Amino acid sequence: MIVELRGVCHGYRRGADLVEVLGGVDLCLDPGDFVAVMGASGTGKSTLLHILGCLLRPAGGSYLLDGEQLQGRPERELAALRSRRIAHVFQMFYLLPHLDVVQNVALPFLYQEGLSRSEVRYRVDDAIDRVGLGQRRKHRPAELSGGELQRVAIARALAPRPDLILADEPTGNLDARTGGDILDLFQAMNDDGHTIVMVTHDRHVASRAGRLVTLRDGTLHDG
Ligand SMILES: Nc1ncnc2c1ncn2[C@@H]1O[C@H](COP(=O)(O)OP(=O)(O)OP(=O)(O)O)[C@@H](O)[C@H]1O
Repeated sequence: MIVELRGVCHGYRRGADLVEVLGGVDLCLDPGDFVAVMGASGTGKSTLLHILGCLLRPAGGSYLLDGEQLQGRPERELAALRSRRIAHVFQMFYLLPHLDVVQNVALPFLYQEGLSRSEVRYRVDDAIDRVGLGQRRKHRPAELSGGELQRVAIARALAPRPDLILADEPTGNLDARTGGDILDLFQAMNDDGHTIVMVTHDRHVASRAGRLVTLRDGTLHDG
């Protein structure tokens, strides 16, 4: 199993109160799974994704990533794990405006040690080709369309060859046709064996995943 969440709980302070958002989430993912997470606004989908991405430590429960217990691990180790094994794709792309496509896609390698420059260059070029942006290598974000920006963000996610890709509304800012092209890319990544968790509000988008789970009342339900 690549991901094993057991009884994961989390809440936030609101004034004097602690408001529980996740109240015992269980989720098991095998390598190569493609799961869509749905749920009403405010049910905790982003919170769950942040926990899966090791950006947030859950208040309770356990998280095993590829059999490794993450609870109690120092921040330094979590950061290393995150950069090596997990990639994020967001609705807002989060590209750096002064860098070109190649430089944006190469960003994750700033935090990774042990790869030669030629290996990094090969992985960056390969990821850019895979998302179909071979002709846009020297363009900056302001010179690209919304769909192209999301392709750059996906190439940046793919380049380090992560085990787990986490996507938060990756088609939320795109028109239906461009969103469809981006979903085709997710499909292709999944066919290549990447494990994907994708949060979406759109049932049609969710139908592209192999499995659908819904967050309701703090826990996950199949379907
Ligand atoms: N850092 C925070 N501090 C306090 N409350 C928070 C924080 N982050 C999220 N919340 C609250 O926790 C609840 C769940 O938020 P979360 O963003 O995980 O939900 P969501 O399902 O992703 O929502 P949406 O679909 O609207 O993006 C919300 O009520 C939100 O206001």
